[in-house]
Amino acid sequence: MEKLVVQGGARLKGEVRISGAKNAALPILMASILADSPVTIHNVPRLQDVETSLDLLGELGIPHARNSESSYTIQPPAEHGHVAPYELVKTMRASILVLGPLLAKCGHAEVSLPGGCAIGARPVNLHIEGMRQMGAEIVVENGYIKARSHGKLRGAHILMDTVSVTGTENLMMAAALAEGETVIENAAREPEIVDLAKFLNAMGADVRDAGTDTIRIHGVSRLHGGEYTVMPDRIETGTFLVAALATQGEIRCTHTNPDFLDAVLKKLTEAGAQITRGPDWIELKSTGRPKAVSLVTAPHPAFPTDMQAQFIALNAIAEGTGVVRETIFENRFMHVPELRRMGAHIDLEGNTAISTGVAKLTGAQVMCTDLRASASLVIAGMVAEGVTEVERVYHIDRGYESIEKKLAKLGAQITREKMCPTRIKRTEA
Ligand SMILES: CC(=O)N[C@H]1[C@@H](OP(=O)(O)OP(=O)(O)OC[C@H]2O[C@@H](n3ccc(=O)[nH]c3=O)[C@H](O)[C@@H]2O)O[C@H](CO)[C@@H](O)[C@@H]1O
Ligand SMILES: C=C(OP(=O)(O)O)C(=O)O
Repeated sequence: MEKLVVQGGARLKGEVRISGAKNAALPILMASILADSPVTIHNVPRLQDVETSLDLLGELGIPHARNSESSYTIQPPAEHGHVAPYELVKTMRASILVLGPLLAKCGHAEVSLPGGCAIGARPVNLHIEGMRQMGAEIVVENGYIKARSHGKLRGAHILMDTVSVTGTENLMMAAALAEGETVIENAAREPEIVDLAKFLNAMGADVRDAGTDTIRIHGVSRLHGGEYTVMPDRIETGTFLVAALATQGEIRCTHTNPDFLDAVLKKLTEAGAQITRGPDWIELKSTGRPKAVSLVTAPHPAFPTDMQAQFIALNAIAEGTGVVRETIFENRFMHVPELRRMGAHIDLEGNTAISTGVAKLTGAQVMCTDLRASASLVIAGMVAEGVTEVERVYHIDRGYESIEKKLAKLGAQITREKMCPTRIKRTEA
């Protein structure tokens, strides 16, 4: 077990290179299963979730090789396994993304149900219902989704009850090799959906209107291999920008895309940041103590739930009161009790967090509960007086590439340390 040890007080300054997007790389790695010749994917971030995805491909009997720091070649054979076991799925919810490709390619798939997690129940009923509409027979038994199609999947008109990112992605991948046209209505519009569509099209698929709420997919008979570069991580970008504003610093994020971050940049500006942007970079300059902001999370293009925790950390030390309403996940405020331990004044009322900024936080031992909660604790640690020890950092390693190295390069005082096994003192009765 490792922890991040943060000495507060440093202002972030300098340039940081943004990695490829986790939430685009994962579906793209899974979609490579559909190809009938090798696929090379560039700008893949070095993350635990990517390792888990590669392990899952390996478990399925799909060979892959690392070409360089961020480039991989996947070589999908004509025949391979179709079971995604609990041991791998339980460590990464995005494993559910193998369901669509396996079913479309092999005609059957068994994928462990991912189950609930810290931020909410996160059911996958929409994935299952959509595939049933495409002709799949699906049963859920012994904790597994067991899906089978008799012949090819059939195109269908699918209206999704709720906007679901991985649900839309799974159905897009299943539809890519189906017979006829699939229309997904009330589809997610996240940039990662567009990136997956571009990748599928680069392999010969016919996916249209990704990025709108109605996606049309004309099934094709085969997908070939090719090369693709994953889009930049908009959530990593946003996290660094919030960290810079919270520490009253000045940074430039490179290799990113400001167009993906409109809602976040708007809130940063409202919080007092001076933002300048170019085609693939964003600069943020602080103008003093940040001002608290109010926001509501909602599907893209509205404010992303994956940036909510970082803004709660910002509001904790900002001037004034900020009201944050979380509408996507029912339990995504696990960072709040930890931030309170550092002196933050945050009231929780149902799905709303009301923060009144304090002049200073104080360092404490805190515990990560999920990926973005971890990022918020690191940000809080950087502005707190004294030392903060952030435990259970395996959560942060799922989604941030070398976070402590990138922050240290910007001037943060942060190190990764091994945790000592807890010593239990025995007292004689
Ligand atoms: C790997 C990946 O891309 N993860 C992202 C993806 O997660 P993920 O795709 O799991 O999140 P969804 O968009 O599916 O979830 C949105 C809401 O829909 C509900 N729902 C979803 C599917 C379903 O079958 N039934 C159902 O009720 C969920 O419980 C949640 O309340 O989108 C989330 C919302 O932007 C992000 O926070 C995650 O970072
Ligand atoms: C919730 C997230 O990821 P996942 O869907 O992989 O759990 C996230 O990236 O913030």
